Amino acid sequence: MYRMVSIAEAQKTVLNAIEPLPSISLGLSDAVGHILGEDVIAREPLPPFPASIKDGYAVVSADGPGDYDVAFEALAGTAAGQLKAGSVAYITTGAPLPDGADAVVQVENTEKLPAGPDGQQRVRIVKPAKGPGDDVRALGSDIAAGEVVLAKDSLVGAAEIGLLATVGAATVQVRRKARVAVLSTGDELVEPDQETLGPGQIRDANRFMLAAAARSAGCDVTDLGIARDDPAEVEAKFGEAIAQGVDVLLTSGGVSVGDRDFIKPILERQGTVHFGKVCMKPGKPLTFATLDGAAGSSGRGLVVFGLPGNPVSSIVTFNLVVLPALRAMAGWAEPRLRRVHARTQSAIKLDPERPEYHRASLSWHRTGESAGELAAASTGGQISSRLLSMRSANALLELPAVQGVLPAGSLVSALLIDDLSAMPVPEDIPLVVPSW
Ligand SMILES: Nc1nc2c(c(=O)[nH]1)N[C@H]1C(S)=C(S)[C@@H](COP(=O)(O)OP(=O)(O)OC[C@H]3O[C@@H](n4cnc5c(N)ncnc54)[C@H](O)[C@@H]3O)O[C@H]1N2
Ligand code: MOO
Repeated sequence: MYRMVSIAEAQKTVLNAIEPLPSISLGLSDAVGHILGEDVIAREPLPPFPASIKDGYAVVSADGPGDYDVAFEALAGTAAGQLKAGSVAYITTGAPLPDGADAVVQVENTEKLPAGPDGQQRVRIVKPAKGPGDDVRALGSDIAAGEVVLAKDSLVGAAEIGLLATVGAATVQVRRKARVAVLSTGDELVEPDQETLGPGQIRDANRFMLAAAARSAGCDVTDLGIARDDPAEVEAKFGEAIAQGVDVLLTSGGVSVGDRDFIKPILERQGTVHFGKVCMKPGKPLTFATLDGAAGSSGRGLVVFGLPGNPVSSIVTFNLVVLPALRAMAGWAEPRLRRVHARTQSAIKLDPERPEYHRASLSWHRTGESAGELAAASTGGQISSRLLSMRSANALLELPAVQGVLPAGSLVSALLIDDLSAMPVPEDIPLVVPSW
């Protein structure tokens, strides 16, 4: 009954159907992982005063080498004093340069002299300042007043939090992230803490996996538990999701063509099913619907992804379709997975009918003196029930629907599903010391 759409069409349909969520005001510590809803502008210059780069002596650079009285101490966190030519001031890193001084001589370039009879501290400037500005951070040299330190639509990470704090943006406008509910469906499912499995039972993996994946994308997750293969129970769970005002509902299981697969018919009754079959392996029965009448707290209706029950199918479709949707809702300008190229380490049998997303572990591989390239190690058997094929996978190889075997050593495109900073280290990559 459903037309089989391509993965590209499925992704486009989803991204066309959703809108970025509105901006909210968050305390700066909570903004990490969010997209900024406004430009953040520095009100003052940084440093807000000419500041010493070194521990040493503030000097009038024209005075040059020689023995000097230490007139006073200029410490970080105090107001700038007034220095007269012919004397110096002891200064600490970050302290305001005294008025009248124009440079700093680091302590290593000086010699402490015995104090005078009146207790006056004295110092010998052995190696003088090269000129005005030496070892001084000029006012506004790190950040100018009025400078845009963070642009609207940029992603906030730890360094950006530091910048927000620096410019005194204690609260900031950011895009809200989707609130997600997860629901597993199936009579066979029991909770993970069930020690002994009864006849026909398996433990629910998808709900926990999908909740973790949504949380990793920074979403708040509501756990709707397990619904039996009973339309009334499934509908009641949908009602719960709507009542809780979530933006996105992720179901798993019950989207295939069996007469106990209730998800699609319920979605048809309650809203619009945009597609119910995608030409991809795994994940063919992936279903996408919007329930327009079901206004959540955002008043935007509910977006529903009916993910296939096979665990690998559910997590692969999450990565390929749901994650870009969550990112787009969170305001990402380019929400799709990042593509790289990698060379296969072993021969891979292709599926003649559906493009396959072969789970692989990418690592860096060098050949001889060359710069090297990403190598893709298959995670083994790819049947969509075998969740071990996702273990330690950091990429999905995009394999074409062709009859035959792809030989080892083929260059393929791969979509990143994990952070390459944690990729395996199969060989020691030496430090490169550039020479020219
Ligand atoms: N006649 C056909 N049958 C099937 C087709 C088809 O085209 N024609 N497609 C197959 C494909 S491809 C997939 S993928 C599955 C998807 O089926 P459902 O989404 O309806 O999922 P279920 O039948 O409920 O379950 C499939 C499989 O996964 C296990 N499962 C389900 N939920 C969980 C969970 N939360 N945690 C762990 N494991 C789960 C379930 O026990 C089944 O083994 O349909 C094929 N059939
Ligand atoms: O879509 Mo299914 O995931 O091929 O087993």
